[in-house]
Amino acid sequence: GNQWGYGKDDGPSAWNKNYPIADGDRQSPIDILPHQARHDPNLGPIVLNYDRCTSINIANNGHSVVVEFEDSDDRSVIQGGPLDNPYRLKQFHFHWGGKGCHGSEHTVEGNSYASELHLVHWNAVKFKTFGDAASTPDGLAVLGIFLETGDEHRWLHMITDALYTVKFKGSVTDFKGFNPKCLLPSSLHYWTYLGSLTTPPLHESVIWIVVKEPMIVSEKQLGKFRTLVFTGEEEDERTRMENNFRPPQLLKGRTVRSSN
Ligand SMILES: CCN[C@H]1CN(CCOCC)S(=O)(=O)c2sc(S(N)(=O)=O)cc21
Ligand SMILES: [Zn+2]
Repeated sequence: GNQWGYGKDDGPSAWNKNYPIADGDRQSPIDILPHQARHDPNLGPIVLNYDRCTSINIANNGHSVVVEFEDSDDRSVIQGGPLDNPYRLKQFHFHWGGKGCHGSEHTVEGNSYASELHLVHWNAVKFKTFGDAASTPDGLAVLGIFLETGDEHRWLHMITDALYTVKFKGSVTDFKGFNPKCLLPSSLHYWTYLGSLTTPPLHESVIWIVVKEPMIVSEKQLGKFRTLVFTGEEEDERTRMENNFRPPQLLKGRTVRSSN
């Protein structure tokens, strides 16, 4: 397919060549201004039912590290908040910066976090396939969690200890029995707005739910993500996987709502 990346020539500023929707009216990520977000008392809490979730594998897709889930039934869903239906967990992945730099996609009052976790869910009530949901407005709900550096995260080692097995683009290894609920911060207060995928094909299909409280991870844990490479094992250059984030896009009149 169309080659895109995060480099000088194939990065976010060049994506609109092959994906003109990059200049669309509901693109993501955005800079969130908490004081301009509309507090909406009708926005209930986000409810995660991940107790019977089934992770399958962990993979390097040449853009990020992704953990995929079994999504043939409603065993792991997110609901409530701005969502009219339960949305099924499909995968989660991360975006991060270079050493000492910031790498989140959403920013808050212009401030970036070190990294951002995306838990991708799709509306299996309204759509037959994930692909259909991913290319239709509000077919996806992505839960975004900021990562901030500080103390070691007690459970993140389960991911970082597996990263050496997926160093190269195209590598996939078994990754069973991981429940991402262990990654979530204590409070799930959030901002929500209508946006898009933050990578090509940039479909404007996402209901974004960005959690206010970051998860705390150590610099050492974050450094392990930077041992991945964008390139395949057979390629001679080794391009360190880092700075795989899209910068904030124009709000274009959208409203950001805030749970309490
Ligand atoms: C590298 C491609 N990333 C894509 C892959 N998918 C979309 C296309 O799938 C069609 C079958 S996705 O829906 O899993 C998805 S969610 C996000 S993000 N960063 O906005 O949470 C990016 C992507
Ligand atoms: Zn993402």
